[in-house]
Amino acid sequence: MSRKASENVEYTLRSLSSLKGERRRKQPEADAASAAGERSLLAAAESSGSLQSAGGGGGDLERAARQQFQRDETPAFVYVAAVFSALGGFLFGYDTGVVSGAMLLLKRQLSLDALWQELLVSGTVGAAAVSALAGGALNGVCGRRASILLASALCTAGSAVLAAADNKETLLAGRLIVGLGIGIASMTVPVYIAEVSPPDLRGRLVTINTLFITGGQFFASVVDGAFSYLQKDGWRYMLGLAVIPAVIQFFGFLFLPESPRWLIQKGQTQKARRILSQMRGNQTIDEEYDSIKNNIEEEEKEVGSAGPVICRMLSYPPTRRALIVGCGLQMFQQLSGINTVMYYSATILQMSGVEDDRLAIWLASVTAFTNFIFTLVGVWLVEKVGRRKLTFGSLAGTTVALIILALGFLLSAQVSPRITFKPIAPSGQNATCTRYSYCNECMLDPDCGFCYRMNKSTIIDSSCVPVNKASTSEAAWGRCENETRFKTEEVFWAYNFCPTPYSWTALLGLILYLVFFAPGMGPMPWTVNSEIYPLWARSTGNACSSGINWIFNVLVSLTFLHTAEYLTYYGAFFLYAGFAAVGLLFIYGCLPETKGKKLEEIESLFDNRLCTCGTTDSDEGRYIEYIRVKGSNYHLSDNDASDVE
Ligand SMILES: O[C@H]1[C@H](O)[C@@H](O)[C@H](O)[C@@H](O)[C@H]1O
Repeated sequence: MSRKASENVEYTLRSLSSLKGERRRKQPEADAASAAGERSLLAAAESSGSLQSAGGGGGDLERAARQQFQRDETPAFVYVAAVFSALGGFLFGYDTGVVSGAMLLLKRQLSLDALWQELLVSGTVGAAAVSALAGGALNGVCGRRASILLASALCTAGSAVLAAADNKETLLAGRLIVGLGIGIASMTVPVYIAEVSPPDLRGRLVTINTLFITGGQFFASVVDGAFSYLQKDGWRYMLGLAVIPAVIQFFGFLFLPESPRWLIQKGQTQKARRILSQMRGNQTIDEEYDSIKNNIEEEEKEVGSAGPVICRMLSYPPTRRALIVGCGLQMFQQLSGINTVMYYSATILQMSGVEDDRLAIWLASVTAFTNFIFTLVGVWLVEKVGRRKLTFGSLAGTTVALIILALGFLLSAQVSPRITFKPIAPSGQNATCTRYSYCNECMLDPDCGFCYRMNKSTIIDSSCVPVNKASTSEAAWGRCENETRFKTEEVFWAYNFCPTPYSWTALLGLILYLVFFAPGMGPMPWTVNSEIYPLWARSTGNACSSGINWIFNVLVSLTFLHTAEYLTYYGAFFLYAGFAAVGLLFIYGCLPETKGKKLEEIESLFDNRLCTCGTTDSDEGRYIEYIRVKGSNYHLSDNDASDVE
């Protein structure tokens, strides 16, 4: 043992157990701070020297230590690291959000057909799925910092390619590169933040990443609105602006450190100690450091280190259960339809009667703003109510909102205007649209639109005709053929919506959906995944669950319009409500509470059979406080000489 005994003053001040949780209730802050208690009191001994001046009296010693305990602050460094990493979340939100507005301009300028539009939108999400899955190995081998640097470099390069592109092939290349970047970022950033945060702040700091995702989506919607007035090349600015946060993140990360946990795992213990000290400021790191190190050693003994990590994870029950919970959460997040709401909000808003394209785009940023603001509510709630209750409550509300959304569409469909006028298609023109009898059927066919006149508040002379492929704001032929004739001939054109008096219910459902979804189901799958795996399985676990998130994102958003075509809009939303209800059962049965626990303690939550999480936690109401005070924050131990610099 090389730890200098003379420098170490180790006191155990108190060990209290089974205080029946009363004190916890009186002092909610103490709950979160209990994990940091040991570090805090230790720091009292180091920094103020108050232990010596306390005259040796146990009471004074305790008082001094307690005063320090209250003064403990998390250094700004941790926040800086969290914010720079969360720029990866911003890029995720921006790049997935901005494309809808960019596409409106791009499809005209480059005459893109439906297939190319789909490729450009989903290419990024598909590439993100691939790189998120591969990011596990990258994280394990090269570390979190290198992975984040690579992600921001890819986003920078991809956005530059997009801004300079002059044909659709180059655009696709740019979208794929950006996708590779955001996929890596999506799985690495939550892990990095969780690993550098103190336990009592971890949930909040990881949730900031999702706040940045939704912030990126909101910012993208504003940029889309602003540049939509620039018909020529507006899309270059929309897609290229992502260079700025990507470059900031890249340079920021040149100065930010590697995750201390990854360094310990790789045997670079001196460096890890130094970084951990920096991250914890005046708090001691001995206990945290020892616990990480012991944990790694125990894990190696228990699980071994032979074979691919994913096989070891699947054959070891606690990590297998954690993986099911992590992937399940991400799957249900997407199956509850968030990205149909995010990507198609302009369409849904048009369905609720907003006829003007531009107004719909601006209103879509109101939806994105709602998502952003209510994610902030999640940041605030996560350490107060905990992950389990927040996720469950959020999904329960989301299910109700989906039912309201579906009922809104159902009501609108039932009063759907009849088609009273069947014009004859000019020769050589598609006549499918003219066969529909109700506006509702016409609206669900992406090739058709509804053309009508109004007599006071009654719809008259209504027809269903093909849409102009180059601009959905007019018909291919007939009365609604020319936008400028609408006013003089007093005709109205409805593409993607039917004029009905019940459309406000869909709008209400949409807002309610985001109010409930954003604080819990939006951020918690990412937060929980960053904490439930032991260190050896963390990169792989997060890679799998992020991959699942992106795969289901692609599946749900790509199939939305087809699902709506086959099942109608209300059918599609009832379907998502059904998925959300199954998700509720899953969360109730399988999601344990990880709030306030050290990352190293969380593995034990998965020792029991899956689906026993709804039963009461036997530790509830039990309060253990022990305080160890040491004299030094930084040691060179015999075992730790592996990477002395
Ligand atoms: O957590 C995020 C967030 O809720 C976003 O709004 C959504 O677009 C993403 O797919 C999701 O993973």
